[in-house]
Amino acid sequence: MVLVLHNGATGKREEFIPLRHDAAGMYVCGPTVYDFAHIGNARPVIVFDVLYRLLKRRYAQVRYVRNITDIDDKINARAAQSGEPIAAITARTTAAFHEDMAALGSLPPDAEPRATAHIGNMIAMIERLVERGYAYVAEGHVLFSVAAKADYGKLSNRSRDELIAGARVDVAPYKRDPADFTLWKPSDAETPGWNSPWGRGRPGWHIECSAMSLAELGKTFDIHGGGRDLVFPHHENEVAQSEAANGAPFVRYWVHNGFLTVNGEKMSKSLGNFVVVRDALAKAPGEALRLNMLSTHYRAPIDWNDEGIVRARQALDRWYGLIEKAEAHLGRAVAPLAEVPAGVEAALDDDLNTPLAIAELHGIANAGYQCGTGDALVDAATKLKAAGHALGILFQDPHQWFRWQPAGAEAGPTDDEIETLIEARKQARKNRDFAAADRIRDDLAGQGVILEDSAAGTKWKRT
Ligand SMILES: Nc1ncnc2c1ncn2[C@@H]1O[C@H](COP(=O)(O)OP(=O)(O)OP(=O)(O)O)[C@@H](O)[C@H]1O
Ligand SMILES: [Zn+2]
Repeated sequence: MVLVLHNGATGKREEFIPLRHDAAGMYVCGPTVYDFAHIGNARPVIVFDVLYRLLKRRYAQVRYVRNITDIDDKINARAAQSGEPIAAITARTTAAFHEDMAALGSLPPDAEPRATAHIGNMIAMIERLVERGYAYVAEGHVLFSVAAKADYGKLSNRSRDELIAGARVDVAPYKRDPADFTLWKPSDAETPGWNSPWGRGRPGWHIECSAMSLAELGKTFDIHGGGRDLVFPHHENEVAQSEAANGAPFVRYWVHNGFLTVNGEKMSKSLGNFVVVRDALAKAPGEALRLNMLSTHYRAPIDWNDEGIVRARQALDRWYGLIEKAEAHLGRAVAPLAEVPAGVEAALDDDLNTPLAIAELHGIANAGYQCGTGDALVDAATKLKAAGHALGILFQDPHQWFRWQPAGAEAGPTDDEIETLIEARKQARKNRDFAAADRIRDDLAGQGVILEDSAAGTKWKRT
């Protein structure tokens, strides 16, 4: 098994060879916490969760770090506008983010550093940059001097003109070069600030990830991920700062996910074309949203629409249906096969080819349905579960899957009420009162609950 990743540093597909043979480290840029995450923000979380699960299967030690940006002028602006204290906004938003990402089937990272907890590390790094001649102080600001770093621009492959245009620079008079970027800026009395050698102020965004990745993973680490929008300027600036401050190569493999789009445009807060994960979860199960996300290769754009979600639900109905059948045959839950099927591993090794992995799952399920019943069916279900787990799906009890209801759905009978009615129907049949038994079944059907009798007993699902 050889994992091949498209490396943004070279623009080529390369075999993944970690720094240490038995360990892998990965840093992914996390959310700026001032509002609910939208589905576009969830894309990197889901994509890198699949990679994390793969790395954990291959290496004894895996360290996945995803930061929380809890210092940002967007957060300050939100606090000023709403009157809610900054710490309350960031704590509440972070908790919501955790809930939403868990509902999409993503594992928590091994470390989740918050920017506010690393100010000392950021100041120390900026001091090193000033000492080494890569940064200068001007009017209470500290700026990175791109002229001091000959290979600046190497990650995004931009020419100097593009760098300047792309930096969307507010051409501040204190900048020596319009492409220089902020490491530290002064704070006024109303703005959060920390004492520093350059006065009370706050860090720029880029230095946060350089300082936190150094603290958590060291000077050089294996994988750095994030959305494609971060390549420039964020990641370009991270490389420049980290390599200049540490005197060592920064990242070995850069991995960037493509955009989630709506009618061809990037889903983003500024365009207002976003759907928050919360609202999407009220209308469709998290597992279906996740499968839909993985049905497109991570580097390609994915257009978010209802048809994709419907197709994902149909696939999951079919897969959970097979597991349910196998469980009826076994009389207990199906355990996943210990190994992920080779076809799925091979697909994921091919630069995380999740659409191909999903095709493998369909193949396993089709074979399972064809063999009908018996041990072959159970074998297919155990394989299907292991294959699903590699993608972060098929962890639920099938009955739970089939009973999912959208938020605010007609409040039909509760699970307990249904169980009680099924018991009453069983008694009626025992008493040979078939009319009463049928009436219970028909009443439940009228409320969207379907009963299925088998040798193992009566199962139910909501339609
Ligand atoms: N439409 C999208 N498709 C894929 N990834 C996205 C999309 N929008 C944001 N991301 C990613 O989400 C992660 C979180 O970024 P961040 O919290 O900065 O969001 P954002 O850039 O503020 O969102 P927005 O673009 O809506 O303002 C980053 O890795 C970013 O690349
Ligand atoms: Zn970052």
